[in-house]
Amino acid sequence: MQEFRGLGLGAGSGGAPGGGGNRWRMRELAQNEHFDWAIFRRALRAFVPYWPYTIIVTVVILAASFGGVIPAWLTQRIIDEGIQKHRMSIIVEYTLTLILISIGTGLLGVLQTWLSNLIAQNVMADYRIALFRHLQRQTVGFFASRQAGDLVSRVTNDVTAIQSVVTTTLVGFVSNLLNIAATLFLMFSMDWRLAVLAVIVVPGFVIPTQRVGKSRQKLQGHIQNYLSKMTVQLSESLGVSGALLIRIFNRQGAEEKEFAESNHTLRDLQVKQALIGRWLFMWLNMFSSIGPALLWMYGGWLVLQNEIGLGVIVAFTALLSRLYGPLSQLAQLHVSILSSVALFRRIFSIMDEVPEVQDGKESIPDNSVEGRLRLEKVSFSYRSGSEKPSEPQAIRWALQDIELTIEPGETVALVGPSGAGKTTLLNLIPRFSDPASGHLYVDGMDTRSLTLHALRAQMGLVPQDPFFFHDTVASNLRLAKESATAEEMEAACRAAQIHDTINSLPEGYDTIVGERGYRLSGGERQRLAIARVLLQGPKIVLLDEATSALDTVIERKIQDALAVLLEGRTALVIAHRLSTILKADKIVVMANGRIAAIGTHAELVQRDPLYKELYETQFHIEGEMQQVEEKP
Ligand SMILES: Nc1ncnc2c1ncn2[C@@H]1O[C@H](COP(=O)(O)OP(=O)(O)OP(=O)(O)O)[C@@H](O)[C@H]1O
Repeated sequence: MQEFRGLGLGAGSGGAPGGGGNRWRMRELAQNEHFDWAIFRRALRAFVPYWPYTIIVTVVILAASFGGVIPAWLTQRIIDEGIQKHRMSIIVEYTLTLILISIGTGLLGVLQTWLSNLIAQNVMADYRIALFRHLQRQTVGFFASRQAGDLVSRVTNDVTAIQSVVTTTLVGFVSNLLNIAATLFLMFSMDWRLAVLAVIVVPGFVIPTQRVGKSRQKLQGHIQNYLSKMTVQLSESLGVSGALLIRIFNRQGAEEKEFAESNHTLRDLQVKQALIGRWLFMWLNMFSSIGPALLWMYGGWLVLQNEIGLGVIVAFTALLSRLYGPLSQLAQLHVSILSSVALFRRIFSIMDEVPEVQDGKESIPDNSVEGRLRLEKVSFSYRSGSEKPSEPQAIRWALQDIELTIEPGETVALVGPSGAGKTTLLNLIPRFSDPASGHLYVDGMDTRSLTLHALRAQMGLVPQDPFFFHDTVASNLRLAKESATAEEMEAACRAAQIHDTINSLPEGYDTIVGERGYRLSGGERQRLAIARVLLQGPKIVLLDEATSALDTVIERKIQDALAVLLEGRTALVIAHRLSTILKADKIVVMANGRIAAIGTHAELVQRDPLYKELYETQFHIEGEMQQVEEKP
């Protein structure tokens, strides 16, 4: 019964959201997917560059379809012209042709598989590259509001399923249609009465196949959901941060249980899916014997009447399977088209996300900025779906009416209570987000007019918890400057007080630092991040100081590294250390998204109660502790 192959719908994605209302927040897949011509057309566009292959594959399918029915015709000739008439030469001639034809169709089959895979793999690679490129243009906020695993699943699982779209849907459609045409042509040209009889039983195949196809699609949707859910769980729980969280809260058991539950559901769904197919096969097996039986009965009578030869019946029974198989597959084609539509809908929903921050047109000539920063009436809000622009009172401003100028070479310390908007302000400078209103200027140029590449090339960022790729120390440093020589890297690391530590690592600069630079301590990570920015050599430095208390030796090393980093550069520092605010040219006190005061430490302690309070509760104590530690 292999003619009924192709009942698998591939990994199309229709179906209901999976269960489990915990942190997964499952993506709704199209359970009641309707045919969307626009999406289908857009999906087909991806195949346009490969039209020469498409034409060749169509010709190959055409040849294979007609080649596929010839053996039945030859069989009829062998029986009726050769065996019945005792002509050995005919038998030999047709038998040899039969062998050649089957070799030929076999070769065409290989060619067809090669071409259709070539098309599918090309389209898949194009989609993966386009998706990845598109994702690279999204803002940091985009990733903050999505599950990384879900995105990974779209770029991998969903795109991989395109393979089945090509083989099942497109190639399947063409080859089934041509197979049916070729078979019907031969049937009707051999004997129209038997051909009509063969067609009469078609609904017995088509209707149940169609029904089962729908159920399989639904199940496939569920399966796709659970696969996506598993990808999310795996990527979250196998990352260092997730692994830490799970362990500290003793959630291993719960995680294992959740993983096991998804797996068990997946197992059940897949068994169910396989069984649905089996029931159908059973029915088709039963039904497939009815067609030949009718043929033998009526055909036998025609033979006895000397109206047809015995070979015609034999040829017809061979042709039956070439008719019913493709017909069943065509009958459920709409299901695989709908699955493909659901799949492409998921892919396109990501492609259609317009990056919040767009590239400007102007570009800064290399290293030409002096580093003057100006923020003019800058307001910013993290938009949430519930907040409508028509209800301004509903908007929660993270920043409001920020006016700030930082002269080249100046260090400005940002201080303020938690949630005051310091990080938000810092993130606006390299345009990780754009303000809702107001303008940011670098050397008098609106940052929105500059290309993101040019703007960010002038800025170095040292975050509170620096990230390092799972790669060598050297490769992580070269992110800042691809062409950096060993000497340059060493000089930057010496200045950042981290060279000796790197040298003591098993393979020095070639040591792999794990995900999030995990083999390094917090202080070392900060210094390595400082070295990275030193290597980059930007005019503007954005720094989110670590909050953790460090011992005096490490603290001194960091202060020394920072002194080199900030020297001669414009710096905006979210300050958590007394030494930093004391060294700053001016201190900006933030509260509730606004600038509450600006001044030097001495001025602010005198006149600003909020700063005084911050100083007394955070910085002053730290200063005292340091003094105590430093006493011999
Ligand atoms: N991605 C986000 N989506 C929605 N709101 C956010 C987001 N990030 C920050 N906020 C909110 O914006 C406000 C300012 O946050 P921000 O992180 O800038 O404060 P902060 O001064 O840096 O605080 P901290 O010192 O604790 O880091 C807070 O009310 C915070 O809850």
